Amino acid sequence: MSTYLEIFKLTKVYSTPKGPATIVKDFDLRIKKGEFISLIGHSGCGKSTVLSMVAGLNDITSGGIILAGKELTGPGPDRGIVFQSPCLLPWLTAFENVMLGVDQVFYTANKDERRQIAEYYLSVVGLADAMHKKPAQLSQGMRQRVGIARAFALSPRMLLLDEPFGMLDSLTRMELQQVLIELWRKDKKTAMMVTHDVDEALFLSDRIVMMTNGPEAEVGDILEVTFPRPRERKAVLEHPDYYRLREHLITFLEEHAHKGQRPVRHSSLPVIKHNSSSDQPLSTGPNNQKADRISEAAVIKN
Ligand SMILES: Nc1ncnc2c1ncn2[C@@H]1O[C@H](COP(=O)(O)OP(=O)(O)OP(=O)(O)O)[C@@H](O)[C@H]1O
Repeated sequence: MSTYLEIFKLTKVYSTPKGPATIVKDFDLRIKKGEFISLIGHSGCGKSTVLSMVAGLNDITSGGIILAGKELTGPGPDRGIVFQSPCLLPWLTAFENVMLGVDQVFYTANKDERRQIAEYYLSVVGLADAMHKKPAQLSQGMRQRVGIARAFALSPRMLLLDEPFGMLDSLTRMELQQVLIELWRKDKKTAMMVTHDVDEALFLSDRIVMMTNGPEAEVGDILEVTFPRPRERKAVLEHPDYYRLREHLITFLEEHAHKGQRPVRHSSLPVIKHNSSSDQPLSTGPNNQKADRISEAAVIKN
């Protein structure tokens, strides 16, 4: 299949009080139409920086991004974004929040058609009975469902997700991963997701892009995830390749935890087993204590 999104030599230099900081340098990636890609890497390496440049919300210093043959120069409705928090207008209902975008994108459709689009996606994410409630009347997980419905309802070419489940408890997180994977399967959207969660990346992705640590972060490695689709969590966890792939990711992350940082007390590293399907999700971010234990024991930050 041909390339749908091409990121070439993408570089971002931020101005800081200490001078220019090159956070991402020469980041190259090609994504096929309908592919689900996750970006994983240590906190602060530049994952959100890359995603926000693809979203058109962050200026590119050099390099470029081409989506469906067109160079991206700013934000647009061809990219649907799901953030960690969905940023809903509090005085509007879930339905009205989704309709805001639908009215703009499908302005040629009649009102009834537009209403049907919003209702369809809100129902698919499990909010059929709650779509006329305001954000304050919804749980955090329900609000995130609205955010997912809104992104899909706009029928974007590409879906960009920045730690979409990072604020949720693990049960809600798993439920919403399931909602996302089902919607993605139905709509076949090309997707790029930033995550700290190794298990989430393995469950959802076709490929996992591992970023090196910044400054000057780039693509360090890419893991193909070939579990059959449609995916069901239990089958994925029991797949004979699951722990080999998980180990590959963790080894990359552990190796990069040491790079540019001062290793200490290697002899006191905790022994962490990855061979049980009852393991909690392992993440590289602040939401997972196990990952924190790895990085705390392995490195001290300069
Ligand atoms: N506007 C900005 N100005 C200066 N530095 C910035 C700016 N935005 C981000 N940075 C820096 O760029 C680096 C990468 O940030 P970014 O948020 O992209 O990382 P990340 O990998 O997504 O982190 P996390 O996983 O913790 O969300 C960090 O050191 C951050 O402090």
